[in-house]
Amino acid sequence: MTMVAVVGRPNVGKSTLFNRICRRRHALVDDLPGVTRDRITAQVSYEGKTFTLVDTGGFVSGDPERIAGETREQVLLALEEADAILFVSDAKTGVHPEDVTMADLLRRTEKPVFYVVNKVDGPEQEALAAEFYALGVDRVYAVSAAHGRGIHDLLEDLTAAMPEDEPPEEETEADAVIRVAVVGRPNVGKSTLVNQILGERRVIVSPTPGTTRDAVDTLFEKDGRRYLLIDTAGIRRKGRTYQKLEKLSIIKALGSIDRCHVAVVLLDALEGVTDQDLHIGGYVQERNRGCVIGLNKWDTLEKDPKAVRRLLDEVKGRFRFLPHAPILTFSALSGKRVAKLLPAVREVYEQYALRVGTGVVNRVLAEALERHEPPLVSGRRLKFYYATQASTRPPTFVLFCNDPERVHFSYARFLTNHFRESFGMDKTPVRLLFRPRTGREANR
Ligand SMILES: Nc1nc2c(ncn2[C@@H]2O[C@H](COP(=O)(O)OP(=O)(O)OP(=O)(O)O)[C@@H](O)[C@H]2O)c(=O)[nH]1
Ligand SMILES: Nc1nc2c(ncn2[C@@H]2O[C@H](COP(=O)(O)OP(=O)(O)OP(=O)(O)O)[C@@H](O)[C@H]2O)c(=O)[nH]1
Repeated sequence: MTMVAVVGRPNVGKSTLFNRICRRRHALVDDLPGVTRDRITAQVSYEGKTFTLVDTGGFVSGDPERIAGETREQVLLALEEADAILFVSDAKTGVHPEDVTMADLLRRTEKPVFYVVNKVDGPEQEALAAEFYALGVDRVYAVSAAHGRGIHDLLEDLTAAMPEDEPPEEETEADAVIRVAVVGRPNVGKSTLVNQILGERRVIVSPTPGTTRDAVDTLFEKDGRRYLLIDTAGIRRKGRTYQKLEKLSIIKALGSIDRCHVAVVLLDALEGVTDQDLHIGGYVQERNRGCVIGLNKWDTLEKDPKAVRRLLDEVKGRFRFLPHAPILTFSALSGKRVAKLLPAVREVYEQYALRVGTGVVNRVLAEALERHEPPLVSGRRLKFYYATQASTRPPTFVLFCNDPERVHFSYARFLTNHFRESFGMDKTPVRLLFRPRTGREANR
């Protein structure tokens, strides 16, 4: 998935622009329940192109002493991780010395950079935007994030060079390998866990071809199953300064999540659930990846049953948008119960990659319809004709019906739950797509 980062000085309107661009998407995708309003990433679809937009608004602390350094870190990270960059400036303040510094940094990249001058709310401000050509750039996009001015042109050019959305990947022999990513905030224990998992095991470390970043994945075998631990170099590499900017660390997680089958979202038992953890979990959900929630540093809590209960309730409650994710507790440091992790990952993967024959799918659909008749919608009975599993990873079912637009959320949820239960898919995300009946299906 193409990743586009929005960067710029504080207060130029990055978050406003992010929200403006995402708004187009709301007709397509539901917002995630349980995730805080201030999202950091969003999937955006624009004329057949889908990309992930990353907001870096609010990343920089606002402490005048540190603004310059932190903004620089933000830009460097975006350059490292993103595929394209929206560099936002503020027409009202004019060209700021820091804009010049950042433009110098951005000029060194091969990646596409779009220079956006925000707060051009009307034609009177166009002249203000023109000043930004002084940065030595070919094209300046004058926009008003608050009012929507100029956004269309920007998106047009941004998506022009992007590849068309790919059809779902084919399953190949290589799929015998389970791709696992360990993700989480700084300091939750990712490195400790990865080292614990790999231990003395003989590992084959190979740079991954075709990735722009210096991704190193580790391939190993356990109980006759092969696993690929994604981005282990990133996990093991320590002391990067941007890790001090906790919010930025989420960007590191996105690429790994994109490349995995099952994401282990690691939490720190001592600190409980933070918004950052939810952002990471939200992205795993949005990308339809398998998920295991790992409550690490369990040793710090173990002797306090009340705290244990409270924490487990909190995790279940706040991660309720990932109801299928098993929750494991362990101590990466001592290794206690870490041995349960890979079997859990494997079980999630097996469900994630499960395929069900069309006969069975239709029998289960008929059963569901019988148990709970589809509701009348505006006097018309919703009718389902036929269903089939279109793909795996995650299991995706297509249901042909007379009026897909009118399948109510609660009925879709009932069907999803029924499918989950009937097919033994309680630990994987499952997708149901509703389609109008076409000639071919009608003949069956
Ligand atoms: N007039 C005008 N104001 C805008 C526009 N876009 C954003 N603003 C205002 O600019 C201020 C900063 O907007 P944000 O979106 O929070 O800026 P940001 O770059 O994310 O800021 P940080 O969180 O500090 O990084 C807010 O008061 C917005 O209402 C615009 O198009 N026109
Ligand atoms: N008590 C306790 N401490 C742990 C456990 N796992 C990790 N730690 C400690 O937590 C700190 C952070 O662990 P790391 O493995 O470096 O965390 P990380 O997530 O890789 O951190 P970043 O590299 O900053 O992203 C270290 O001091 C670890 O010793 C655990 O199970 N129990």
